[in-house]
Amino acid sequence: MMLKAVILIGGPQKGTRFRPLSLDLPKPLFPVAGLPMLQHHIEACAAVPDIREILLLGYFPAQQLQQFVSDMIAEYKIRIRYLQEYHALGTAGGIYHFRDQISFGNPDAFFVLNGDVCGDFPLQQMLKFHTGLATPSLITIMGTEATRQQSTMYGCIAEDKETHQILHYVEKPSTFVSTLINCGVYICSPGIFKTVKEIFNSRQDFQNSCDEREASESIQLEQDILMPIAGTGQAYVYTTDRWWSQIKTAGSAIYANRHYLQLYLRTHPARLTDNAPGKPKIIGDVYIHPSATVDSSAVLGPNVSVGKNAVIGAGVRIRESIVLGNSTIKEHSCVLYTVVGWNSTVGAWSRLEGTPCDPNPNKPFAKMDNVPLFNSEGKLNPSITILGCNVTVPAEVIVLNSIVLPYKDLPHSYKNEIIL
Ligand SMILES: Nc1nc2c(ncn2[C@@H]2O[C@H](COP(=O)(O)OP(=O)(O)O[C@H]3O[C@H](CO)[C@@H](O)[C@H](O)[C@@H]3O)[C@@H](O)[C@H]2O)c(=O)[nH]1
Repeated sequence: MMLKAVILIGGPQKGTRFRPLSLDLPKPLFPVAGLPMLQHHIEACAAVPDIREILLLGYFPAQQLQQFVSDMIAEYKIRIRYLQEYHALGTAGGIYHFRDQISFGNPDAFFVLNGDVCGDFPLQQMLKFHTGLATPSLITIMGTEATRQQSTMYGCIAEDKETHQILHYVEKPSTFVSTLINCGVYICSPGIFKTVKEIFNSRQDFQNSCDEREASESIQLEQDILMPIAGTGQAYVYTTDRWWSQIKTAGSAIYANRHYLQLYLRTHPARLTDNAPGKPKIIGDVYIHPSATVDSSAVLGPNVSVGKNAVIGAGVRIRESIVLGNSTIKEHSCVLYTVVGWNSTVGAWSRLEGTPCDPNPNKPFAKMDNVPLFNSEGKLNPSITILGCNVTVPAEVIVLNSIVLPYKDLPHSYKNEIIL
């Protein structure tokens, strides 16, 4: 069998809720558990033996992904290419536009993964399900359970419980449809190109202006393909109960970081730091880049990632946080539920603290809420604390639930503020 994978990575206008972390590099390259987010997708795809090529589809300028793509080819020894859309073509428009590249070599099927989801993807099991169906599936969706209330923020699927055929699909319905939601991971049979082509052609009749042309070329996999295909016997759902989440807000990076670190226990234990004499104290799952310097009296964990060339001083305490490359945390500072941006410095005896945005542990199948930055009264909602890149925090201050934009020297303590 020959398979390919397509990863939808969007473009610069996407990922705005991820600011200020997406100001310096494309959101899909933001490091989670020590690796660019997208590398986790590539790693999952590269582990499926029949996947021969991975195509990244997006509208970021090509040079922003060049280095990453060559690093990934070197690491996973698999063909990987970035195909740039000249403007946002929608979640299926790129698949149509680059159909020749995707179909080249006649793959039997291809995976499609949203670049902004994370999880312990059961790709091989899903493939087995897809290929083992009695009647062929044009598209198989990975689905998972959500709470009744949160389900409407996702694509909702009504299935035939026996055959797993999709009877009905509604994208982000205004009222409740089903607690089975779309994970943004699909397996498509090559026949899907014909369906997308029909949509594309039907749109071409209506264009007058350039804007209309752009709009007519944009095709959404969810509304334009899944909704009409549901109920025709050509779409199926494969349900998983493994860890899965979106990564929309900066706060979700901390949550994803924790889960990917946990996954390393099973998949890549060598990536996790062990306790050893004369080394910093490690609690739970912690990733430290080999080039980082951590003082032996520091205490890290659980759920901490420390990037390239970071320097962590004596007596520092870090928990549930991501410390990015080239940053310095000076002696006896404390960092909790925080992302420290590249090249930032935190002075001695300071405290950075944020509020976690974890799913409600008392509700089965609850997902993380993608809380907006401001509430209805215009006040900042509690969030993780984020330092953009090149921020300097002086000694002996507290930064609580605040978001600091890049290149800022903080003069004093802050609480619940966006510091511009
Ligand atoms: N290449 C490309 N990628 C795109 C484009 N538009 C969006 N994407 C990428 O496609 C993915 C889906 O993005 P959205 O369009 O923002 O959809 P969503 O709100 O995340 O909802 C989708 O995903 C949910 C699961 O996370 C689903 O539940 C839902 O049904 C839907 O498929 C993201 O990874 C995004 O970067 C585009 O024009 N071009």
